[in-house]
Amino acid sequence: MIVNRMESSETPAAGYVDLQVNGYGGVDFNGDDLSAESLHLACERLAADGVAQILATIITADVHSMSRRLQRIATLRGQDELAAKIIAGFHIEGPFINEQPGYVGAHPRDAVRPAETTSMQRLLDAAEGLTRIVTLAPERDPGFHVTRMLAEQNICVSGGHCDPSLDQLDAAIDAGLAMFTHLGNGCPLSMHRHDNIIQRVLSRSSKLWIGLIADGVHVPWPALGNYIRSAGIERCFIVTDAISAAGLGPGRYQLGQREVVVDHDGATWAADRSHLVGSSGTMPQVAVNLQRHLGLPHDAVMRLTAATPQRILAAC
Ligand SMILES: CC(=O)N[C@@H]1[C@@H](O)[C@H](O)[C@@H](COP(=O)(O)O)O[C@@H]1O
Repeated sequence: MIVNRMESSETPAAGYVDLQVNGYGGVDFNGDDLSAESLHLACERLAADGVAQILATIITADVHSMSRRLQRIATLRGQDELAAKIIAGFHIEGPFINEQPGYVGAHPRDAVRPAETTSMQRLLDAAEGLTRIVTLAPERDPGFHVTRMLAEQNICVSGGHCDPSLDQLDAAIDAGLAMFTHLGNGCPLSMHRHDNIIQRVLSRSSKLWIGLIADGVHVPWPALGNYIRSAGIERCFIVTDAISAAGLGPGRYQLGQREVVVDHDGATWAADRSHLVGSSGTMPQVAVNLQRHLGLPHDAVMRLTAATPQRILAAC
């Protein structure tokens, strides 16, 4: 069961750092009509929840729409002191991901495409130098050209929504891959019992930062605990992957063009209930859940939700 209210967890002194936030407090960062007021409101709510910094996350759409959304947030951020403080930059998730069912997850399949540097540069330009993480599928980045291009600019390249072989994963790491996005999600419900993306990534955890969604819905608690233990807590960090529903109750919300249904337990379903779409959780709820369900001590929770993501931000 998810904690939907703030309980006893102490907010870290320097604040939570959330590297994957698609929206918050009723505001959708992937919407086309984002206003200065709504961006400010989302940042106020994040600050009220003890979040010091986020990466605003723009997910797969056609490159033109993604660019417009990045540009809009970059412009509004530049005009708003609080937004400039809270939004440390962007996490661009897609469109260069694996289009196969399961791996594509909640992303619109028709907008997914192989990685190429021209479109990547267009997105980076729209983001006005604020891109800090790009999630892509290594096996959809021919010659790892985009991975190298990003790594050379000190932008963190993260595998996600992908199924590289171990050889491809190793080659991508050599080219600059440094992270993996929401391990355990963005992959099919059924996979080979030994040779699968989760096992491959865990076997390379000494070389990758590993992001995890800790809402109790995306990854069941026993599996989440196993992933953290296997990778080593020092390699892991927690994201909310929050959408506009974050911090609000059950109901119907938007993520870009799509409708998301939020249940009473906080689970965020696509309208047809075929898959999850982001999370309605907040960092304070995550912190309580990690203590309650995984029995993690306060300092371990702070490491996962504040210190490690802060360290990653400082490096990219
Ligand atoms: C904003 C958003 O959509 N975030 C991801 C999504 O990309 C992924 O597809 C989904 C389901 O993953 P799963 O069905 O593989 O568990 O997890 C998260 O909700």
